[in-house]
Amino acid sequence: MTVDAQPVTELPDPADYGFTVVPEEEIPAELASLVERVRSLMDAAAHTEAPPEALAAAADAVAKAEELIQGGRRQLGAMVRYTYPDGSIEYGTITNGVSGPVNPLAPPLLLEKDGEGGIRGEVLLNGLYQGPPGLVHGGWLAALLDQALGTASSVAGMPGLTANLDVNYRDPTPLNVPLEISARVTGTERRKVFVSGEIRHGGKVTAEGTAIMVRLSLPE
Ligand SMILES: CCCCCCCC/C=C\CCCCCCCC(=O)SCCNC(=O)CCNC(=O)[C@H](O)C(C)(C)COP(=O)(O)OP(=O)(O)OC[C@H]1O[C@@H](n2cnc3c(N)ncnc32)[C@H](O)[C@@H]1OP(=O)(O)O
Repeated sequence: MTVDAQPVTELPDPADYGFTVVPEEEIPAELASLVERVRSLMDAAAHTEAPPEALAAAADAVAKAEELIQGGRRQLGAMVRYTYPDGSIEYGTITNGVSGPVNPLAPPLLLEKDGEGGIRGEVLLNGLYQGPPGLVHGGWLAALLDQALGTASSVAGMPGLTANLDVNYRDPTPLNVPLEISARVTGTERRKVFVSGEIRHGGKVTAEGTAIMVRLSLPE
């Protein structure tokens, strides 16, 4: 396999292309805690068997909470800038559906460099991500792999879009247990970046994926 997709030493700064960029460390603690609270609320709402009066009162309280945060809405497409411990920079959309730090739908997922050129992270998926009884929905596993594979390409200096994603489900993935995710670049060819990754539970691979990311070609 050739190595035409040259890594860049510094990622393009989305601010140079008109995107709002929020440094991760500048996300207000109050927003982080609101997002965490909403995650917990979603889990509670999805599983509650409380009586109707309690449900009606809760819906009112939520409507009031929503009113409190109306006014001032972040631009769609706003980005977040992560600074890794080694000082390198990574970008993502701040409301990314799989890993956006301010998106309550996104399970808390922190991907870090694995020291060998790839990335790794841990995630715990609760009943909100259920497919078969007690098991993680396969679509969410594919989404997590997509994100990890895209991030692996990006931390290797080759950010791009997923052109192709292949997922194999090897073993059922349980809810409510820590899952380990890892991914790395395996080769390049022109603008194509080949990546592979796994999701493990207790050391055993439950899902694995490969993808072709096509490097962004940005206007000069
Ligand atoms: C300004 C901002 C700066 C940003 C800085 C960094 C940002 C952070 C970035 C990243 C980190 C986070 C990571 C996110 C993770 C999540 C990722 C997603 O969910 S992505 C959403 C889902 N994917 C799409 O929506 C793509 C839709 N498809 C397309 O837009 C196009 O098809 C695209 C770009 C993939 C390719 O189009 P073409 O016109 O640019 O290029 P062509 O010439 O068609 O293909 C290039 C090569 O790729 C092959 N190719 C294309 N599609 C293929 C396919 N489906 N399967 C196999 N090969 C394919 C072609 O055969 C060609 O290969 P040959 O060089 O000729 O050998």
